[in-house]
Formats: sequence, C-alpha cells, structure tokens
Amino acid sequence: MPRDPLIGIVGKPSSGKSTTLNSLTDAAAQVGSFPFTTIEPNKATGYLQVDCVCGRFGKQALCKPNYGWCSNGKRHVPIMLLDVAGLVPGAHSGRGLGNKFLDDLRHADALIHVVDVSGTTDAEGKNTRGYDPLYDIEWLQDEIRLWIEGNLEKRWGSIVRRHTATKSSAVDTLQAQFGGYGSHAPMVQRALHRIRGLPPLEQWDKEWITKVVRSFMIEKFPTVLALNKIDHPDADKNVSKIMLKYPETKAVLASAVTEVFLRKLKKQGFVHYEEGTEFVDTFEDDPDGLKPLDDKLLQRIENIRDLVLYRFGSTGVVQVLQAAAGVLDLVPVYTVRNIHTFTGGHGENVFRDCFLIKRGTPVGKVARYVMGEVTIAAVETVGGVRVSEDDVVDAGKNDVLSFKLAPKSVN
Ligand SMILES: Nc1nc2c(ncn2[C@@H]2O[C@H](COP(=O)(O)OP(=O)(O)OP(=O)(O)O)[C@@H](O)[C@H]2O)c(=O)[nH]1
Repeated sequence: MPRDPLIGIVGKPSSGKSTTLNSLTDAAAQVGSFPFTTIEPNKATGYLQVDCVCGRFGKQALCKPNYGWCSNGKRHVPIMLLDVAGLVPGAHSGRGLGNKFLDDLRHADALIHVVDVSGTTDAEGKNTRGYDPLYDIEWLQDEIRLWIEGNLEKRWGSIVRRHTATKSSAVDTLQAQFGGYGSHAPMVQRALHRIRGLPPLEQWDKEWITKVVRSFMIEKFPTVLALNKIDHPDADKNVSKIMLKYPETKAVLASAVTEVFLRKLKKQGFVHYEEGTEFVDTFEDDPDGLKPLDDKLLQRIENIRDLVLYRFGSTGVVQVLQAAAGVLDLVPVYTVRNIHTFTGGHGENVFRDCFLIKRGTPVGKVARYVMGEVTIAAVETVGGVRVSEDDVVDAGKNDVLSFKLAPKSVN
C-alpha cells in the first residue's frame, strides 16, 4: 500500500530551511540567524498548490476540501514535510547532529535542498562573504553518500558471502540492505540498470560501490534545489554557476524571507497577496479594503517588487514545493461518493477528498490506500464510466474516482 509522501527539507545551518518551512506550513518553526536553531527534526504539514479539478467542471463555488482549502480553483493540498536539522560537513562521521540527521532522512521520499546563494554563510552556517554555494551542493550529496556507503561497507564481507551462498540476484541482495531506507526492488533495479558495465556483485570494489550508491540516491532521494536568498545582490552569479554545473537538477529560485514578510502583511490587512504570484496590492490600489503602510514598509515593498517579484515572477516558495511534488510525479486524485455530482454523500459541497498519488499507480491500489483492506465491487470515473483495478491514474485521467464497496457477507 502506498503511504503518504514525505518531503525532507535539508540544507546547512542558516541556509533558510526554517524560513522556507514557515512559509509552506502553519507550523511556527523557530527562525533565527544562529546555526542549529532547529534542534529536533520537525515534521509539519505543508500545502501544495494545485489547479483543483473543481475548475474543470465549473464547480469552484461548491468546492470545500476536508483538509487544506480551495480558493477560485487553486487548491492547497496537505503534504508532509520534514525539517531535517544540523547537517554540516563530516556529519556522516558524527559531526554536528551527524547520524541523527541522516537517520531522519531515511523516511523522506524526496528532498528540497535549501541552498544559500547569497554567499554570506559558510559551510557551517557562520557569517562570511563571497562563499561559493556550489560547494554546499557537493558536500551535502557526499555526506548522504558516505553515510549509505559506510553502512554498506561495514558488512560488505558478509553481504558478499551470503549473496554467493544463497545465489541471490544483485537486486535482492541490495534490496535487503537498502530496505531500511524505504527502498523497494524496482527502485534498486532501476538504480543498477543505470550503471554501465556493472560487474557481478562479488566483484564490486570501493569504486563500484560508490557508483551503485550514487545511482541509488538518484532513485531514493530525488532532489530539488531551492536557491534561496535571491534578493541578495551576489545571488545572480552564484545561481548561474549552479545552473551551469547542474543542468539536470531541478532548481527553483526563491526568497523565503520575502514570502514570510508578504504573508505577514497580508494577515495584518496591509496587502492583497496571492501566494505563488508576483501580485501585491497595497492601500494605493485598494483604499477601501487595505490599511495604509508607512513609508519605510512601502519602500520595502517597492524593493521586493523590483528585486524579486518582477524579476523572477514570484518569491518561488510555492514553486519549490510544486517542483518537489513534480520529481515524485505526484498527481492529485479526488475521491467522491457520487460520481455524477462529485459530492461526498450528504450536502452539496464537492471534491472534499484529494490524495497525492504517484502517476501510474493502479486504481485498485489507490482504493486500498484510501479505503483500507476492503473489497471493492466497482470503481467509476467521470460520467459513471467503469474503470478496472489495473487502470492507472494520471493527470486528467482516472483522477476522479468513486469506489463501490462489496456488501459485507453475513454468515
Ligand atoms: N536575505 C535573505 N535572508 C534570508 C532568506 N531566507 C532566510 N533568510 C535569513 O537567513 C537566516 C537563517 O534562516 P533560518 O530559516 O533560520 O535558517 P535554517 O536553515 O533553518 O537554520 P538552522 O535552524 O540553523 O538550521 C535568518 O536570518 C533568515 O532571516 C531569504 O530569502 N533572503
């Protein structure tokens, strides 16, 4: 049965993890400019913005999610986030919060790596100038790799002996080792398949093991780079360097501190601000609906418009989470009682339930995920069309589902 996706937020101290998390969640993670403000890993509910299916059927006015919210067809779907604190170079050998950090990581399905592109904090999060953030991407990947490799190498002798004695496949042997990271056989299979010229497992030396672990990490920890602090003047050149060096990695430009600031002003009634967009209205735009700002704050908004919103199209924070859902290939799937009205049974509100499901998951698996181990008599999609348990979900296809349960047998 699939479980709820979990997205880990990683990054060195003071890169802006807590600020990013704050702007994605309702949780009040502590924000501070000192390393290790966040001591305990912090699980929180983030909200992923998606185009809600209610728009497809002109039902925006009746859309009322059980969890999260929907406004004008923009739905905010809850998704679990994990704030992973205290990673510094050397963590795999116990520095900083070391292995604790890495152990928390094993539960994550994808990572958002918050990178401070201002160059004003060093690898340990201490204030500096002109630091090259390319290095952060490298050492963070290395720490995760060395941690996995270390766990593997400790037992390598007995792993190989057992592998040979039981005549297992490389996939089975590795899956037995990687299961603790939440892997599954197809994931290990894909990781091995990617490596050219891979010899039989009993011939792997340190170099081959490194290649295998690197490839496994691509599967287990697909990563989005949140290039944070783009409001800083030195950010541009660092962003270009990162994009050039990692053209394959999904990267999103962000200013988490700007997002937090705008949301705060919105809550206090000073601005209209739609998260994920470049639009901020002030008192001048809506004197009847908004409170006036003093000159200092007005100037700050002007700067934010020039330095962030108009240049990049948004603060980027909403897009960071969307990118993470993208690398996991998650599709919002809506389950309804009545497939013709889209209601949940009683009342006229529609599309109350939405689940984030990996594209390509069979409908039967979705049913068990949503309903538990019950016997499904039939599954229907839009128009009352029957779908088989083996049909798969995709964006816009089999993404609205109604499950009919088999009546319980009476003995
Ligand atoms: N200029 C700028 N500063 C930011 C941005 N995001 C965060 N900061 C600042 O960076 C500092 C560190 O931010 P935090 O969110 O506490 O960083 P963290 O990664 O959670 O740090 P630890 O808790 O030490 O792991 C704070 O002073 C933030 O205000 C941003 O987008 N731009």
